[in-house]
Amino acid sequence: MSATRIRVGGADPYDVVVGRGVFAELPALVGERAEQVAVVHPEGLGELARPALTALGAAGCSVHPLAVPDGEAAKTAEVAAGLWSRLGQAGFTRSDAVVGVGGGAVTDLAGFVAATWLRGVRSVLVPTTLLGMVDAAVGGKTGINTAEGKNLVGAFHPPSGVLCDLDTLAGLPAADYIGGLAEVVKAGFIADPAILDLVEADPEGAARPDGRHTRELIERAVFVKAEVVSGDLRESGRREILNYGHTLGHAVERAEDYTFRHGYAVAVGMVFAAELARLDGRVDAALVERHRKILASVGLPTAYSGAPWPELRRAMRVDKKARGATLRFIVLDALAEPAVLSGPAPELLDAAYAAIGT
Ligand SMILES: NC(=O)c1ccc[n+]([C@@H]2O[C@H](COP(=O)([O-])OP(=O)(O)OC[C@H]3O[C@@H](n4cnc5c(N)ncnc54)[C@H](O)[C@@H]3O)[C@@H](O)[C@H]2O)c1
Ligand SMILES: O=C(O)C(=O)C[C@@H](O)[C@H](O)[C@H](O)COP(=O)(O)O
Ligand SMILES: [Zn+2]
Repeated sequence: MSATRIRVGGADPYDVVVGRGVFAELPALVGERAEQVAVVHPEGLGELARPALTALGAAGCSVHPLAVPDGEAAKTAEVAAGLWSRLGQAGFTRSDAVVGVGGGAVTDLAGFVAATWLRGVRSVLVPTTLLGMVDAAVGGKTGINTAEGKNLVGAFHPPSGVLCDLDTLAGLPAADYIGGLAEVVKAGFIADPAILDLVEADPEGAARPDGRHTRELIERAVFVKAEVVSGDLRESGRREILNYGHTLGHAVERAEDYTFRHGYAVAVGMVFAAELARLDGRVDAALVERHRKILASVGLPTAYSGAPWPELRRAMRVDKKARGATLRFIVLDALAEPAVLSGPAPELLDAAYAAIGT
């Protein structure tokens, strides 16, 4: 089957290319101007970067493989500073480019370094996790974490292209694949219920990269993200819906010192948000149960009782959707009808948290 190209609009439009064996498309996404290309990848997973290095080398680029720590350990100021030094030593100019190959953590970092080097050079992202393909690499949010919370330093810097080669998913650990499904399911609840139908029809297949509906699930989720960010790159309105499940989710990640996978935290956060919507009289219990059933059917958590609730409440204050002391949550008014719940009463938050306790 040939590659699918999903257009992301806005001031600087670009394509998300989805297919199998599509690495030959990489040099065109990077562009002819780039003489030097930094290929940022997780250390210990150099094999993941090999097809990118080969394709760029064959196109005549001078390629610099740059290994960074794996996972969330990549998203630090120290790692970003190390990459700035490497680009400086190699004499990277504004016509050069950064390619990020790896999971969402590495593409967030690579995008951030591209956004900040010389105030912005081209980046092309090559996500190799499900989560990276359907979410992290698309939309131009780049960033790193600080001690105070998740993604607190960053920039909106859309890539010049995104290459999703579905063959790379074969070696992804099952738990990481399943983490990515949380963002796929999120896209289903906020915008495209056909995603939920596909998961419900074959949850076992949905949890595997070789499932019957894998490609359709990925393309549908990318399409949701592309459509949303095309009209609101800087999250001044509609883009906030992509944060469904993330207010509590990010607090859980931070409280667990980033040892809790992002997708798993978002799954818990979506059940919390669904309970909030029910307690606020917006949705019925059946829709909340649909969240639990779908998430559990693919192996995602639907309950949480790790960190103390006061600590999570404190951590939620740094959420980027907050306005002053007012917390704002993305909730549903109905299936695929997201809305903002602003400043919910403390008792409502307590009750929603009690409802997701184990
Ligand atoms: N920028 C955005 O819009 C956005 C959206 C969603 C999530 N995110 C961020 O993405 C991150 C989570 O991304 P993730 O779930 O991809 O986790 P991750 O980047 O930590 O990767 C998960 C693990 O899979 C490994 N891996 C990656 N590809 C592999 C492959 N093909 N085969 C074998 N192993 C492979 C990684 O090295 C890592 O150990 C979080 O930091 C989250 O905040 C960003
Ligand atoms: O692209 C967006 O916008 C999202 O909110 C997508 C989220 O899945 C993603 O985790 C994002 O990084 C969260 O951003 P943040 O602004 O809440 O840090
Ligand atoms: Zn997310």
